[in-house]
Amino acid sequence: MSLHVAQIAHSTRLQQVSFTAKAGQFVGIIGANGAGKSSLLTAITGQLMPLHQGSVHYNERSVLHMSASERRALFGYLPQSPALHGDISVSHFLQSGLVNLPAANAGRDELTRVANLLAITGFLPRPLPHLSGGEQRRIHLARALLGDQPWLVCDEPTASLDLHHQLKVMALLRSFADNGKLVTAALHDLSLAARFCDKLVLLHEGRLMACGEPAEVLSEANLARAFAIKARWLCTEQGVALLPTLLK
Ligand SMILES: Nc1ncnc2c1ncn2[C@@H]1O[C@H](COP(=O)(O)OP(=O)(O)OP(=O)(O)O)[C@@H](O)[C@H]1O
Repeated sequence: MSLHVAQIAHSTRLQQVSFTAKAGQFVGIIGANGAGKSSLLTAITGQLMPLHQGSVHYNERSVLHMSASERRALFGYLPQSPALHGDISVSHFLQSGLVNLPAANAGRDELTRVANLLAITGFLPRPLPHLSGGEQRRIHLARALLGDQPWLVCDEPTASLDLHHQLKVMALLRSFADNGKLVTAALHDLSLAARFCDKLVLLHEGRLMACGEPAEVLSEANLARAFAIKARWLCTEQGVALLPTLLK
């Protein structure tokens, strides 16, 4: 895919952001609060319109010119704040996610497949609002995975999750990329981003500050400018971890 956002109309939310990615990559979108991560993800999926000047291409086709059903067949999307669905059961909530999928991807087995992937089978009969925040996050991620689309767009997939489930979800997203999907995810945990992503896109005040391999993007200068932090890196057999301290 390639993305170029010159500007979103009448807004400075995103300006001059361009990057490319390909199937098989796990791309982390990082940046401080308000940097433009969610705006970028909604621009990718064609929801943030109108782009004043810009384009998003997948296999040389313009995503912005695709029909709604073509986009549903292309993207699995986890929003930052999913819409509320009232007092329905987890099972009904997931079934409602099957409705608009292409018929080939929407069989009853699909629900079982994602329930197993996220280990949420035990929650299926329970009312969704009765689950904890982290449990609900896993249900919403499960819904985003329904349909097995080739491009996953996840806005903070590990938000509200405990450490065990953060690692599980990051490993799952990594395995999707290893099996040929394109995964793009907004992430706040830079240690997890460095450990699991192939590529990072660092946004700062709506603009692209850096894009490339984690070690290159998470440089001392970029961390200072984008997050006002200084970091020590811890390298172990399990991977790298960042120990941040405030610069101001
Ligand atoms: N609907 C909107 N209309 C106008 N401006 C918006 C809208 N939504 C967000 N913004 C602004 O656009 C900028 C980028 O917001 P965005 O939600 O993309 O940031 P983010 O990097 O995802 O932040 P966070 O880490 O806090 O989730 C912010 O300054 C925000 O105030």
